[in-house]
Amino acid sequence: METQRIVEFPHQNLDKRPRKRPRLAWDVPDHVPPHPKVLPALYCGQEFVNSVVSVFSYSSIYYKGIPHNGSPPWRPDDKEGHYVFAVGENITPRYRILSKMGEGTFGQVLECLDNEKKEPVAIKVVRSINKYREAAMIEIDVLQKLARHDVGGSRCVQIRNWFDYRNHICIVFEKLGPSLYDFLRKNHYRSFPIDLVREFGRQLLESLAFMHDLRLIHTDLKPENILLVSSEYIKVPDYKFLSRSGKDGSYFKNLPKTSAIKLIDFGSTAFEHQDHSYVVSTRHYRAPEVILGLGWSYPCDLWRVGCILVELCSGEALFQTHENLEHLAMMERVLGPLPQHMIMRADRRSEKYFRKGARLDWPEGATSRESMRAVWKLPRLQNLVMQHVDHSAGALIDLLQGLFRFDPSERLKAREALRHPFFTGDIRRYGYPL
Ligand SMILES: Nc1ncnc2c1ncn2[C@@H]1O[C@H](COP(=O)(O)OP(=O)(O)OP(=O)(O)O)[C@@H](O)[C@H]1O
Repeated sequence: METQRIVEFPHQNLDKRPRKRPRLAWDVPDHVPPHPKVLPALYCGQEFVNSVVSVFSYSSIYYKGIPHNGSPPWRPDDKEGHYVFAVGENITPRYRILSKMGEGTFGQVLECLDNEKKEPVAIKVVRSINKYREAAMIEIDVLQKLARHDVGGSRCVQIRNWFDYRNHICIVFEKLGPSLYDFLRKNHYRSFPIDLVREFGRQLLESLAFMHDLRLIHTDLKPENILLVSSEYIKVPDYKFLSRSGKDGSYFKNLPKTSAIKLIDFGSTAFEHQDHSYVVSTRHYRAPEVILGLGWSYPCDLWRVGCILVELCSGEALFQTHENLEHLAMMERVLGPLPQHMIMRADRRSEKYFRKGARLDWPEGATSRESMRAVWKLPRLQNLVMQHVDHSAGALIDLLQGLFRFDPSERLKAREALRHPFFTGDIRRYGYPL
């Protein structure tokens, strides 16, 4: 594998994932259009620019230049409660804003320079809306617990500090690199090599085992929430693509220079003792017990690991759907029929997905031919893996079958998965390579 050049993965102006959805546990009604990107030396926040009051009140401040040591004068948040800022301003005298790195349901993540420690940090500036402020306090609680136990600091993003600034909870993190999703997108949704997938999977499961030992359930694992520690990447020829005609630049793909990853986004993390009846997590990765209202616990994180591994190997999210019945039909198509005992226990809201309480109402209940096609075109798990993976396919299929057990009590636990031959290299019983 030739190394062409080493470059820094750009953080700025990353376009939003088209299929990134708000988290249903916290948020549905008020998550509206994407926010404007940072304009160099301009305000971030259309509201501010559009507001007559704002333009008159603040324009003079900026013509006089931005204060370097103090914070800028107070100005209103945008209509969704996001903090309005300009690159180069300070958030408290300690942190200077360098760029915007990302945005989520909870707020914006800004790259800042810590003037005290002289190091770059990532600050999550949470929306000034009560439910997000409250969720942020829970996230801080979780982050502090993780930091106390993660001695090497290698599994989860490290919290450095937090404070309340102009009604925005600000959480200061170590600065990490791009997400695995950023990489997939940059590579036009081409897969990662299987050995890298194995390495990511191992670290992911180690981080999960660590969280589960602390009685914490992440609930929102997805490629966007798995960040590479380093931004460096290499460009390599994509031999699979060389044989086909590709667009400019598609003969090469980017691979991270180093494989270390960490988990982020503990805003939906649940403690074991909490009520687990509500709907959690981003749709594509949601486990069947969550959809069926059967209650959920640690195994819902393992289902998500299965979805993530498939996505990393194939380049595309496995269950691309927006609707429960279609989602269940896709699961049956890829994995086989749902067990009767789970169907029988489905809650009142999910009864309508089944005919006489015995089998999925599919294809009869499909809302469109397009939806039926989306389900039909999905291959069985074995075929899907074999289409994308040239060696270790059998071991990976076996691992995925353990992670995709419909019944959460039968699903592999994080530590069990780590002992699987896909990770230990003992693949004799699968007779590989295929
Ligand atoms: N420590 C970090 N270093 C670098 N980038 C980061 C860091 N933390 C977050 N980001 C970037 O900011 C984005 C949003 O962060 P995060 O997922 O924590 O926000 P959120 O509002 O909770 O998102 P969601 O809508 O998924 O719940 C991430 O996808 C990532 O691109």
